[in-house]
Amino acid sequence: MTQPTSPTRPSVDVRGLIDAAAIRVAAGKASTLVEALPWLERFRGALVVVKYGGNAMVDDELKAAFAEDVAFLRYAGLRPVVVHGGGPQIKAMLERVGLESEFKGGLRVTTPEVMDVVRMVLTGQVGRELVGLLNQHGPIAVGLSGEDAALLGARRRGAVIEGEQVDLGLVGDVESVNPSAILDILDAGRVPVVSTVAPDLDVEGQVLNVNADTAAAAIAVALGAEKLVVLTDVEGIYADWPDRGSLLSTITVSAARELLTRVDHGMVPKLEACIRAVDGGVPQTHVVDGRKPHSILLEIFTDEGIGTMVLPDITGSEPAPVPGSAAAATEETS
Ligand SMILES: Nc1ncnc2c1ncn2[C@@H]1O[C@H](COP(=O)(O)OP(=O)(O)O)[C@@H](O)[C@H]1O
Ligand SMILES: CC(=O)N[C@@H](CCC(=O)OP(=O)(O)O)C(=O)O
Repeated sequence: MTQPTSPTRPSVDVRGLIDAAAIRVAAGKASTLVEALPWLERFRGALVVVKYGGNAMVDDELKAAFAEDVAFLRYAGLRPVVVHGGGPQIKAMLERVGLESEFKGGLRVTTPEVMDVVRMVLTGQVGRELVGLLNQHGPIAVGLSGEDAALLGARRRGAVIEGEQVDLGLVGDVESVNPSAILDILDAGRVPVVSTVAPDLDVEGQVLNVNADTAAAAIAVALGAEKLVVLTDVEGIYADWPDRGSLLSTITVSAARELLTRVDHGMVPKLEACIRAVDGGVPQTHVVDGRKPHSILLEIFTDEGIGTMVLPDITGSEPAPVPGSAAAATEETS
């Protein structure tokens, strides 16, 4: 029996058009998944350290997207380790409690009172929030600080500014990493979320404030990570800061050492961290824009990648770069 035709029914086959559009969208999604296939194969089981900087935690949507990316890595069979910062969050809390602190040589001068706030904000606030966001994707995240199971050991450091040695108070440099606590968490199929407060190796009971970039590099080296991804609030490393005309796509570790004299404060510890990680055997390090949603996935699972990759020097005996990466040549994009 033929159905009566509705008088408002258009003569074009809208259903067919919608179906065709839906098929095109689905095909686009499928091709994105297929593009990821060689990378999924390449990085299956790989240990990836992701440093999440406080300046990249700008809004709730971005933080949620970050948690999705890390959960995706975990469910895709990689072994992500999150090391987080929280500079702006520490600043906000210091203002709330009426304490002042200044930066010298890119590091926060840390009095005992400021140290209490740093520890409270990193371990009690930022770390907890990230663990909560990750656990919305299953009971996967476990938070720990450098104090837990003696994960980190640090010694006080100063800074040399214009040739003068400057005292930074309770600021430390990581001297030792005991990765067993992180490995236990990874072996249980979970994601460690590390805040970078570290016990002072010289003064029992004392804790030190450690820059999160440097700590992430030390952790990546100790774990024998395949990648260190540093998420920040800029597109990558510019060769000509502050003009921003020339964003580096890849750079060798030797070129990165040279560039150190030409980057500004915030980027110094990041570049140093990449150099430290590559020198310590981490084959790939990336500085990536954490303000772009899903930047970690774009960096790891797409052919183009984003941000800046710091690589070991090309000696001729190096293994071939990973499939599809821009690693074969050191190049600049304008
Ligand atoms: N050569 C450079 N390329 C990119 N950014 C640079 C460079 N030199 C200095 N910077 C600065 O470094 C900042 C990133 O460091 P920072 O603010 O400490 O971030 P985070 O909180 O993620 O650790 C950028 O926003 C930029 O202002
Ligand atoms: C010694 C030192 O400067 N420590 C940093 C630790 C947090 C950090 O590194 O956070 P970002 O990654 O967000 O910069 C600080 O007190 O701000």
